[in-house]
Amino acid sequence: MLDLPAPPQHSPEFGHDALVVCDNLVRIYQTENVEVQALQGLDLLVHEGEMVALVGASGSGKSTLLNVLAAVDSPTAGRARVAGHDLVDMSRREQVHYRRHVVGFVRQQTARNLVPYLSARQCVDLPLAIAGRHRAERRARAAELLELVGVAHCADRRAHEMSGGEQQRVSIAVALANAPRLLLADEPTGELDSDTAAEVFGALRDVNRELGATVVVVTHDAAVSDQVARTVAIRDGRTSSEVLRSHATADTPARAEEFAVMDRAGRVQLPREFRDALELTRRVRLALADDHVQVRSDR
Ligand SMILES: Nc1ncnc2c1ncn2[C@@H]1O[C@H](COP(=O)(O)OP(=O)(O)OP(=O)(O)O)[C@@H](O)[C@H]1O
Repeated sequence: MLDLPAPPQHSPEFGHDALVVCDNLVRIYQTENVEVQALQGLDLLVHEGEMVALVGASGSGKSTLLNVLAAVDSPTAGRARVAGHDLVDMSRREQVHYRRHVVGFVRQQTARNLVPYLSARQCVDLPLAIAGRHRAERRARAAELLELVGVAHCADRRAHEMSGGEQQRVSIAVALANAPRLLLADEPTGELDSDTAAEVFGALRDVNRELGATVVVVTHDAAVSDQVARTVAIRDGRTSSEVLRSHATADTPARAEEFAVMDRAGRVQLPREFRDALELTRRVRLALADDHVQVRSDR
């Protein structure tokens, strides 16, 4: 009998089971001979039903990432996929379909999210009408969504007749009108005081919990990011660390643990305070122990 070699084992594709896949994503802006690398090989996976907060210093690339995921900007290199849609090679027509049906987007500037001369109900109705939904279905959907985010009382008010927090909650309802697979929010509480911010953030958590919507929210607000199960920190256009939190149960207290992110080539960024403490510079010694890897100075 012939002893045939075993067929090669194919490991599943990176992020094959994730809703959002960013693989080595690069976005370079070219302005008057100056090149800005806003995303420098960013990897990120988000699974269906997750709620993820993105944090990072100003200029770290958070908005660029959100714009790529919303298909309002195109990456320079790398791979970006949302719900099976390839965001790198997308025709204009696919982009329009994608923006209408696959993602919802809530912006920081409350005034940019709503049409000023339409009531809240009409604002939610608009994307449904464009999608060709029947009148009765649209009416029911608008009422359901406004109720869910706690602004049913604003149904007949226009933007200037609502508070900033109410406007942002209506904006969430508008973004959810066509049941997108992914809800993106870029600093949705940035213009609000802390109490109102907590209400708007509560609405995002409700839509995540009750509708099962997958939510990616950019925030500067630690009080906001501390409430989600997963916070991803972006530094210099890359994901640098993640905090995972578990809720308290009857037997275990709530926990938050910070992890460094290792990229697919095995690179990990050592925090500056670790490098400074041991004066780690260009070369380090690595050693494999039973259950961990040691990093030591070369001296
Ligand atoms: N359209 C553009 N043209 C040129 N450079 C840009 C453009 N958009 C963003 N950048 C640059 O890319 C980098 C990342 O910007 P980005 O807005 O993504 O950061 P951010 O983390 O969202 O910052 P912030 O928290 O201040 O909104 C910055 O250096 C920014 O100046």
